Order: sequence, then C-alpha cells, then structure tokens
Amino acid sequence: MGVEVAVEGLSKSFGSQNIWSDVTLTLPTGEISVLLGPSGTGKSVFLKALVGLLSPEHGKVLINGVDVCDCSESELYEVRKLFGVLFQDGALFGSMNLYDNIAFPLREHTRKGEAEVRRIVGEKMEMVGLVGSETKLPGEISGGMKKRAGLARALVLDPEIILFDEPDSGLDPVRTAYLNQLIVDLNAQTDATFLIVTHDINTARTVPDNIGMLYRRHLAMFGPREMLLTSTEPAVEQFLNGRRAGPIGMSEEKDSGQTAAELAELGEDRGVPEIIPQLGISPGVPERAAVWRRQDRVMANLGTLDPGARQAVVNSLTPRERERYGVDEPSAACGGVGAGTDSGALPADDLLADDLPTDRIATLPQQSTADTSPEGAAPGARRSVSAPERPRPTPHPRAAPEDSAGDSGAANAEPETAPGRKRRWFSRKRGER
Ligand SMILES: Nc1ncnc2c1ncn2[C@@H]1O[C@H](COP(=O)(O)OP(=O)(O)OP(=O)(O)O)[C@@H](O)[C@H]1O
Repeated sequence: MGVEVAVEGLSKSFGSQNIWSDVTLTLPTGEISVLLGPSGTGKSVFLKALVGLLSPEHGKVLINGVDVCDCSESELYEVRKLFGVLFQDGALFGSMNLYDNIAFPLREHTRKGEAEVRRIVGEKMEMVGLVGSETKLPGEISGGMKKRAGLARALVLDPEIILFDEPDSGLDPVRTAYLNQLIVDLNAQTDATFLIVTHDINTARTVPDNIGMLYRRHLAMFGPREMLLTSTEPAVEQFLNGRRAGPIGMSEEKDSGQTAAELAELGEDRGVPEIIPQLGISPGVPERAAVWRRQDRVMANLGTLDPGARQAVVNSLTPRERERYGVDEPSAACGGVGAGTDSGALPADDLLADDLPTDRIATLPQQSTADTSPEGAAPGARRSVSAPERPRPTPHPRAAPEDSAGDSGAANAEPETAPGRKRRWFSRKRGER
C-alpha cells in the first residue's frame, strides 16, 4: 500500500528566478496522479523537491509525518527508501547489463544474498516484460526497453511512491500505449502512490486518477480526473485539448486581449466535454482499488460541481458504477440535469455526500481507509436516482461567484457546506482563475 504525499505551500526559486510558489496538493494514497504544465514550468523541479534533491525556500512535503524539506539526513535517507523514480532516459549505467542495472539498488541498499537478488530481479523483469534480455547492454536496446528496464529498477525495493519523469518521452504512440497499460497494471498490483510528469495528452486524459497543472508559476489546479477533464478554466482546457487558442503561448503567456479574441472565436457554448473512459487493467490483473477510492470522492462531492460537469460525470458512469452509486440507467423518458423531473428522475444535484453510506465516502483530500470495494457497499442505504439522458452536450457553464473567489483550496479539509466543499475540491491558487 502506498503512502500519501502532502505538499503544503511549497515555493522554489533559483536565484532571482521564481519557478513556482505556494504549491499545495495531496497525492492520495495508492492513486495515479499526473502533473502537467507548459515546458519550463518546473515539473521536474517539483519531482526533485518531493525526494529532497532540491530544497524549496518555503513549505512542506509531508510523508509519513516527516517533512522532507526540514528533516535530518537519517530521516531523509529513510523517506527516500519509500521512493522509486523512473528518470526520462531510464538513467541506466551504460557499462552494466540490464540484470546488473536492475539489481543495483538491491546490492547497494540491502543485505540480500545473490539468490534473493536473482529472485527479485527476475520478478521485476517479468513484470515489465524484459525476461530474456538480462545480458543486454543499455546501448543495445530500444528506448522503450530502456524505460521498462528503468521501471524494473525503480520497482526492486518495492517503493510505496513511484515518480515517473516523462515516461513517454521519445516513445512512439504504440510503445506509449503499452507503457501506459503497464503503469496502470503496476498500480493495481502494488497499490503504490504514482506521480507522472507527462506532455502526452492521451496519457493525461486516460491514465491518472488525479490531474494537476502548473501554470504561471503556480499550481493552477489539482483534482480528480473528472474535474480537470470537465474544467472550463481556459489554460487547463487549452492544455488538455492541445489547442493553440487560449492563454498559453509558444514561449510565454499571450496578452489578455489576444486570448479573449481567440476564446470568443471558439464560441461560448461549446459545452463541457464528455469524460473519456479511464484506461482499465489488463485481463487477470487485480482490480485497481484506487479507482473506487477516487470515484467515491467524486460522487460524494458531485453536488459541488457546476451543472455541466455534474452531468458529464453522471454520463460517464458505467453500468457497474451506476449500480454502486444507485444511479438508474439512462432512458429516453428521463431529462438531463436541471431538465425537470416529469419522469420522476431526481436531478444529480440530489446526489449529495450525505446520501451515500459513510463507509464508501472518501473525504477530501484524505482517502478512505475503509473498505471501498463494491462488495463492501450497503445496498439498502443507496438512493435510486435516475440518470440524465446520455450523451447530450450541455451549455458551457459559467463559474458560480463563490467559485471564482476560490481560495488556495488547501486539500486538507473535511466536506462541509457545498460552496466550502467546492472551494476545497481543487487545489487552486488564491486569485488564479
Ligand atoms: N539546478 C537548477 N539550477 C538552476 N535552474 C534550474 C535548475 N533546475 C531547473 N532549473 C530551471 O527551472 C526551470 C524549470 O525546469 P524544469 O526542468 O523543472 O521544467 P519542466 O516543466 O520539467 O520542463 P519540460 O516540460 O520542458 O521538461 C527551468 O527554467 C530550468 O532552467
């Protein structure tokens, strides 16, 4: 089981160059999170700060009660043992064959005998599909194989937190698809906490449970995938759609006039996008517990979302999820969210946290440690709610006044009033739009 990483008010500069300030987010235990952002916004710097390789000027990185930014060398040594890191190029030793590369951390950091080392290396090489390549040198294998070898090495100490720095860089789309599947399957098998830095939109949309984005030297947003994928925040929307129109320019921000003109041309009523399905596990791999934990959080906070996003979330539910959350199958007779209740359907507004059995609710941002498996549900406690017609594009919702005044969204709050929950739902920088 992975551990939670709680980042509070983190700021980092190099000399007079501020990289980012006041970054606050929580990587939920065992979930996959992705960090996005235009080039140079400090994503790699952020990964290094998490493992204590760089020292931020302000803030905390709390792991198992230890602040990585302010701890003794011995505490840092212990915390680092929790991490596995996949560097961009795999960071393999060129003179060592793959077996020795993967065995390296075991020989360096443990007292295991060679028989045990052989067993563990074999197990990890099998996990990443490299059996038979033990004697190859890094210079003799493809980029994709190097990534997988780097991943096997990152796994040998059974880390509870795994950081991936652009695992898809330099890979073709097919190899990227295989690597993404491997990441999802590994998460299911280890239940470790994953953080992936990537520029690949498809990866960002389909792999993670949570998405964050660095922009303008701050964390623009961090939250469950459902929230980011339906976000109308211009920079987030632009990035997740890989569009030129929007506030992000080629090498710097565009001026506000140009941004406004481009967005006007796109149209105000382009609607909230449908949430594309998340990449599932391979056949035979155990179910990913993190998915249920995240979805419990999302459904418990559904009432805090804008109507368009709420409908998109309900529309995205699979039959099994509808069953779990007591949402009826869509029917032609039933209206969309806010479309009235002639059919007897309850609007998704009514799917509030209080209506769900508490053993299935993960509070924000702490994930539930209770049994969140579907089998653990208490069917009698469910309320049956009709889902809106699917799919129907909804008008582009405008942010509610309390939303635009959102605070830093410190992710450490308990659900409270709807507006309060909404503000805390994302980690959003004060004053950022
Ligand atoms: N050790 C360092 N000393 C000084 N400046 C640094 C150092 N490491 C990173 N930087 C600067 O920090 C900024 C952010 O770099 P970083 O590599 O984290 O960006 P990134 O978001 O990962 O970019 P990309 O997406 O292009 O990989 C850059 O301007 C970089 O030059």
